[in-house]
Amino acid sequence: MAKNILSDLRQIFKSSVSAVLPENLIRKSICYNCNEQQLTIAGQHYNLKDKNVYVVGFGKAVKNMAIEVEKSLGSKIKQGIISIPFGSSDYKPINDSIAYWQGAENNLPDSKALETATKIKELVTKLKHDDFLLVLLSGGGSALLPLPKYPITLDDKLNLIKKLANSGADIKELNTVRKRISDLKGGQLAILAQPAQVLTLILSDIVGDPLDFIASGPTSKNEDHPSEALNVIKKYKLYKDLPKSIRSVLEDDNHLKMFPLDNVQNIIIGSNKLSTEAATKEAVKLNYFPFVLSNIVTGNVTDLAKEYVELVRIIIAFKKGNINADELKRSLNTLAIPGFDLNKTLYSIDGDDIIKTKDLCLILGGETTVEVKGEGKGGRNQQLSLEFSKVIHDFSNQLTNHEIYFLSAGTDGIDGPTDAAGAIGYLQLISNCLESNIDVDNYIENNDSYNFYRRFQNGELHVITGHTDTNVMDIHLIIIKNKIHK
Ligand SMILES: Nc1ncnc2c1ncn2[C@@H]1O[C@H](COP(=O)(O)OP(=O)(O)OP(=O)(O)O)[C@@H](O)[C@H]1O
Ligand SMILES: O=C(O)[C@H](O)CO
Repeated sequence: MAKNILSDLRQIFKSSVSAVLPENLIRKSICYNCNEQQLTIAGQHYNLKDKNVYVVGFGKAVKNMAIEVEKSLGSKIKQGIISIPFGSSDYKPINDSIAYWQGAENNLPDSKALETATKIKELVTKLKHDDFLLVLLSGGGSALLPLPKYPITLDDKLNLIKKLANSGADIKELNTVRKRISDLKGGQLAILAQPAQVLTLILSDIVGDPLDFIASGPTSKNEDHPSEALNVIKKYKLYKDLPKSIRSVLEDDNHLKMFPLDNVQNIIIGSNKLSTEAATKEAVKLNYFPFVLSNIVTGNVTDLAKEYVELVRIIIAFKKGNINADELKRSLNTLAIPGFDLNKTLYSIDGDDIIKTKDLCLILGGETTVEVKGEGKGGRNQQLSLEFSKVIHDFSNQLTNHEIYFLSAGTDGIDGPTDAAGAIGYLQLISNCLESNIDVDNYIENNDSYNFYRRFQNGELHVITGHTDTNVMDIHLIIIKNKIHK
């Protein structure tokens, strides 16, 4: 294994996370003038004179967003409630106006998060005309704001969402259902906060940054058709086993309320794009030529692993002179990677030559899905790195003279219900396993990627960062390095 490439990959990933640290994003986007009591965000001014300011927040990144807001607005904040992941690092509040509550262990809603969601509901429900509600949102917000609609219990809801996720439902499908069975999601928090003015600052962790889906859009108008949630449940064949409580809520179409569009504003302050931009800069520092190929990668990890390997094969065929520039472009166009855009980059620079001569770092961002069929422990990033290694192994003899490494990791530092952010795969991983009699197929089929990476080479390929306190989806890095012959 090339230790220098492993450390380069970790460093590039680290820089992509640092760029989206919430405290930096808040510092960059808000400005409060105490004398005038004027808040400026994204060029808009909010007069807070004669207003009481309340802050609520939920998500993996909101702790440091809230701390920064506290530093900026100080005693102007009358009260705040922030719902943060279990295991978040300790923090001593600047003053006592904001309370931080931990919950949702392993990113699953629990009674602690439910208690906090109840407190948030009570707070926003009492707001009046001269109140100003600042909402801080980030990925993981759905699990940290669980308040199932009566008579649904938390267990009913948890079971359904788990089954949907394990059947391969993507985040938009999950949140389509969450919005309908919750008391605060799907715009209902903003509705309950009326007549107060509502301003929401968002760190996006969904491809394309759709306001009404991030953390299940508690302050965005729910534009879904009323039957959409049931359609998702039927698509994954879960309707038959649906508890009566959920059925009764979903089949009741008496839930639609007017959304106070004029009194609510949602602003995105950070997203995956900032992360891939930072990865680009770091890759350059480390002497790679970077190409950002997409910020909207989605799809099943098994299919994506094949597309990524095909991408590598095409590039290496070109590097070796087996295909010409036209064939390169034509072949790249056949790849099914959402948002994939190498051709555009190639036309704008002297790309052909660069591809031939430089060590490349291909950078992608997004969020994949796994159809979990096994009983093992893992996450989509660890599974993807392992599956990439398996697929690329079959082409080893075509890819000689190059070092190929692949890192996939979640910017939140937590991949599925594990304590790893992700993992690294590489061209010879499977050969090395065969030499050591390790049955990789078994780990892949049992969705046990976490245990594979924990045991293999003493965990050297595991990417473990702990909670990063931010979340802008996942980063995928492919390194193609020309081998130096001694
Ligand atoms: N054993 C496993 N192997 C592979 N993937 C798994 C396994 N167990 C769960 N998953 C996948 O992990 C995903 C959940 O991951 P995670 O907890 O990181 O959620 P998330 O989507 O990042 O949450 P959020 O968007 O709230 O941050 C699900 O898509 C699920 O399919
Ligand atoms: O919390 C959630 O719903 C997901 O992280 C997507 O925003």
